[in-house]
Amino acid sequence: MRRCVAPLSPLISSSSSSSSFLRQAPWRFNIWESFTTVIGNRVYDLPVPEDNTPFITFVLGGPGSGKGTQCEKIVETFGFRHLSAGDLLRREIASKSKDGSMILNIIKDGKIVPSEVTVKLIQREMESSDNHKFLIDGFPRSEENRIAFERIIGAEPNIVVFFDCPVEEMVKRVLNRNQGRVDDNIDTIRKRLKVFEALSLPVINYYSQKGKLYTINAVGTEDEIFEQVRPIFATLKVSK
Ligand SMILES: Nc1ncnc2c1ncn2[C@@H]1O[C@H](COP(=O)(O)OP(=O)(O)OP(=O)(O)O)[C@@H](O)[C@H]1O
Ligand SMILES: Nc1ccn([C@H]2C[C@H](O)[C@@H](COP(=O)(O)O)O2)c(=O)n1
Ligand SMILES: [Mg+2]
Repeated sequence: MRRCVAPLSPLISSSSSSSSFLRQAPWRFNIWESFTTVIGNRVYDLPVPEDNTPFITFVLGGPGSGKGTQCEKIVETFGFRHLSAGDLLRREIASKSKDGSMILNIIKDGKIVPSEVTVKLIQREMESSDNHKFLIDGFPRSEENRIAFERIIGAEPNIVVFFDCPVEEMVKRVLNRNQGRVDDNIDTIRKRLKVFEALSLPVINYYSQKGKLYTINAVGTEDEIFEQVRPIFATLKVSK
């Protein structure tokens, strides 16, 4: 049976409706030895890595869905290394590297930076980390990102966590964020939402069909949302 993520278009073009747009079924992991646990009323098979190979979690969701906020909590509670693709790109801009002005223009325009640039930044962080448990936040944003990661890093994520948030809530959060980001304005947000629908939802569908996706209802307080996230990581047997 195919599991698909419904498009956002009615939500992007009008400001009136909200949605929870992922339908899903229990997951299966084929690569790792697995054990069974229950989250909510569903039975999940969770991966159990047998050695210190990297444990990669992709953290996905629309702009302002709360990825960064929840990643901080996962880091505090479960000791992962948090790599935000957006933060790595903003660091390149701030350091005035050769790609800095190209990255700035793309981010201002709500588009996606060439995959090779972003993957190389992630690769550098992964290779210099002594922590092998990674939360890769805001990546992959497109099929091109995903394929470039597989090609350059030579790995796939063990699990993918998707923060499913209504458009109105995402817009409200971004406009209230107050961190001086060049993309936190209504024009850029509209563009980012279109990019999310056109390029990122297919990636989320891809991982849903591969049985790697955990969908979190991203509406509620930060603590309420973390109570949905916690059991995913609490049941993983990953060495520190
Ligand atoms: N559950 C929540 N309820 C209300 N506000 C929240 C919640 N979670 C996060 N926020 C706030 O919403 C804003 C966006 O959150 P955050 O930066 O974590 O989102 P994000 O998914 O990382 O967004 P982006 O993709 O733009 O980086 C922040 O100001 C954050 O404090
Ligand atoms: N894989 C990625 C991640 C981010 N970007 C660019 C475009 C985004 O709008 C911007 C901010 O990212 P965020 O902090 O919201 O995760 O960074 C990209 O091009 N590719
Ligand atoms: Mg973020």
